[in-house]
Amino acid sequence: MIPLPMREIAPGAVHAPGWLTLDEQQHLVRACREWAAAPVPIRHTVLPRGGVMSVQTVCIGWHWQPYKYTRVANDVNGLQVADFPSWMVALGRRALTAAYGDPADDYTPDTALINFYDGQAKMGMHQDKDERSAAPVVSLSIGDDCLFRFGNTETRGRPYTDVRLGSGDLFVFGGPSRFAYHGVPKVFPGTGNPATGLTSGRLNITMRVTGL
Ligand SMILES: O=C(O)CCC(=O)C(=O)O
Ligand SMILES: [Fe+2]
Repeated sequence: MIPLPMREIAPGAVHAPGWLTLDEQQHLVRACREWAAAPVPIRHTVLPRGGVMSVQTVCIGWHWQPYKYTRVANDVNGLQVADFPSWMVALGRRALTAAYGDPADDYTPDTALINFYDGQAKMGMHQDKDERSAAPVVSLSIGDDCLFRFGNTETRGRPYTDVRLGSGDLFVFGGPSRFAYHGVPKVFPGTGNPATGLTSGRLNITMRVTGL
């Protein structure tokens, strides 16, 4: 398949369709399966007011819980999450270079949220703002397509742009878009390629710099 060209969705927000090779997707699926099992199992995050996220999440490097990062998952099983591997740092740097066209040797993500969406899961409009760093977020998607809504830094509502994210797609948001609201209103079940190793659902990995 010939990938679509890269597109700037907003200043500092770049969508690169089909950026990951099938091999890289397979490797990431295998790694995420291991992280989902141990040391901290993937789980539906419970929000402070009792709500439960439809997405399942596991973290590496630092553990995210609403609305902070901790070294140990004291809201799950009390264990320290898996290390952030150096190959992921390298992948994050390559992603940034691809998106912005500049060398990114000073980009050192130290956490990633790994989200699994079943066919019904969604994520409401939110900002990624628990990091104490304005370094870009690198987002990688594998499996089923989704509707990704990328908005503005002021409100959850319009203006926003709806983008269909497919397997292997890269989405980077930094600069003036770093704190833009975004969400996933819908997953399209059955649209993924089982050759990735993911036979159903959608995997999303967001690398970030915690600044901690
Ligand atoms: O699943 C996605 O594409 C976005 C995930 C996200 O926004 C997050 O984990 O903060
Ligand atoms: Fe987010």
